[in-house]
Amino acid sequence: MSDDPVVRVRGLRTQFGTHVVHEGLDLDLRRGEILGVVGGSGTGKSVLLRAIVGLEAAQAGEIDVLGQRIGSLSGADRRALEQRWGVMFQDGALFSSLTVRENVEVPLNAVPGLTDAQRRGLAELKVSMAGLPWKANENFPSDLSGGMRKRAGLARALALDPEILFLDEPTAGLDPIGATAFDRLIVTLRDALNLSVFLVTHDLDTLHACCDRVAVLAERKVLTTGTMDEMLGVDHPWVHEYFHGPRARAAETKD
Ligand SMILES: Nc1ncnc2c1ncn2[C@@H]1O[C@H](COP(=O)(O)OP(=O)(O)OP(=O)(O)O)[C@@H](O)[C@H]1O
Repeated sequence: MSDDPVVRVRGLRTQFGTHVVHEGLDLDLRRGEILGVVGGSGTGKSVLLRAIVGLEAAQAGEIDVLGQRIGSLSGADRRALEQRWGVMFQDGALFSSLTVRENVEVPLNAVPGLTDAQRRGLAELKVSMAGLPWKANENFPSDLSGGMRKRAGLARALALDPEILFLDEPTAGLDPIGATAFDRLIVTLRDALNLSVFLVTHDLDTLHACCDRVAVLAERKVLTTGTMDEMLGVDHPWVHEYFHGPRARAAETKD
């Protein structure tokens, strides 16, 4: 792991009308790390993710991804950069009229020169890498359980061999066994594919199982970042309650 950040955010301000979500927010995602992004509901975790990948406009500040400034790229440069990350949205954001394989093929359509058979083969590979059975390729999203839909969303996020993976609450709504399996999969994929992972979560078990560092959003900014051990010493009411509360103790003793 190196200290060279693959995502660098400085002085970010986002707002909707008069509602300021972020103000003076700084954040680094280091190459090769899994960074857990936590915070109370509505603190702007998803908006931050969306701003980093250029889906939400920033009112002020700088966002650099893989050394390139988001918001100042030409269309072609922007499309090239977008191919270097994958995003798994909270609800999977799959196309309901397409099969799982066809969903995973969507990002591959941007790759020039691929034959239909190559595109199909690559999509099937990603479906397997996401831990889905072969037959899931031809299922429609509505045929799948919530956990399988999440894996399909992950397969699509992996379609273009990204350097950075953005995951928005990947274990939300999964049963504990499914969530644990998903946590392991994220670590396995990070190790195998040299990914850097920006992981929005409320799940303390996921933080314990996966994350090298944690960034806590509160008061419109990243209040603190550090390892799980470092979080235990942070003297802030929300951070203290989150990392010392009954759920935190239960998650800690599971290891
Ligand atoms: N398109 C939008 N228009 C107006 N307000 C928005 C929009 N998107 C998000 N917000 C507001 O921005 C704030 C941050 O939302 P966001 O979804 O990032 O929170 P979050 O930290 O991810 O919450 P949760 O943990 O509940 O998912 C919320 O108050 C939300 O209502």
